[in-house]
Amino acid sequence: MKERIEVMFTAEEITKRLEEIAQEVYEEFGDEQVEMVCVLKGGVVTLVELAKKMKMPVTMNFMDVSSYGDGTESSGHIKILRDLDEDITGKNVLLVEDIIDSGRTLSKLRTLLIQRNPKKLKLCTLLDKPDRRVTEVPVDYVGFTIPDAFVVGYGLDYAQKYRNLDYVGVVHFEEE
Ligand SMILES: O=P(O)(O)OC[C@H]1O[C@H](OP(=O)(O)OP(=O)(O)O)[C@H](O)[C@@H]1O
Ligand SMILES: Nc1nc2[nH]cnc2c(=O)[nH]1
Repeated sequence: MKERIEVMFTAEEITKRLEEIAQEVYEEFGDEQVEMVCVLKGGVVTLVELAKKMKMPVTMNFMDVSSYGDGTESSGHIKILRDLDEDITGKNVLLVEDIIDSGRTLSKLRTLLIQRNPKKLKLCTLLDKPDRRVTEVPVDYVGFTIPDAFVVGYGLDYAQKYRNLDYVGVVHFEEE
């Protein structure tokens, strides 16, 4: 099987949307420092590209989680593989994801980070697939709402490939 990628959002469209989100984040936090937290690995590209557009001082921190599941769907439990190396108590935190699917990962992370008493916690995702939602989670900044298709690029992978694409596309599997 060969993979063909059909463009869903171009690099230019994503850049423009992230500029708009950076402006919305500025309207929320003003010149106060924001701790940007990324969920590895998929969130890395969005975090870096959004960080470059932010007008206030920002820091970057990284978490890695895995969900216990059957390999195709995330379960209700997450295991922290890598935790933040800074205390977020009293800080402005912006949690950045590449995609929300069932909502389980972000919902669990939100609960976990709220327990650490940040001053404010806001959630951002590049892509949202609301049709797949199992657990509701309030997301503050959504890049694009998409239908239930398997997408890659801009941090999102298929078998660990395509994270480096500067666009988002749908994967089609074709006979060679
Ligand atoms: O809403 P959910 O159903 O919980 O799914 C969303 C999660 O799945 C993806 O991560 P993945 O586990 O594929 O890891 P990766 O970012 O390292 O590719 C994505 O980056 C989110 O973290
Ligand atoms: N790469 C990738 N990971 C996902 N995790 C949940 N949905 C998706 C998707 O469409 N693409």
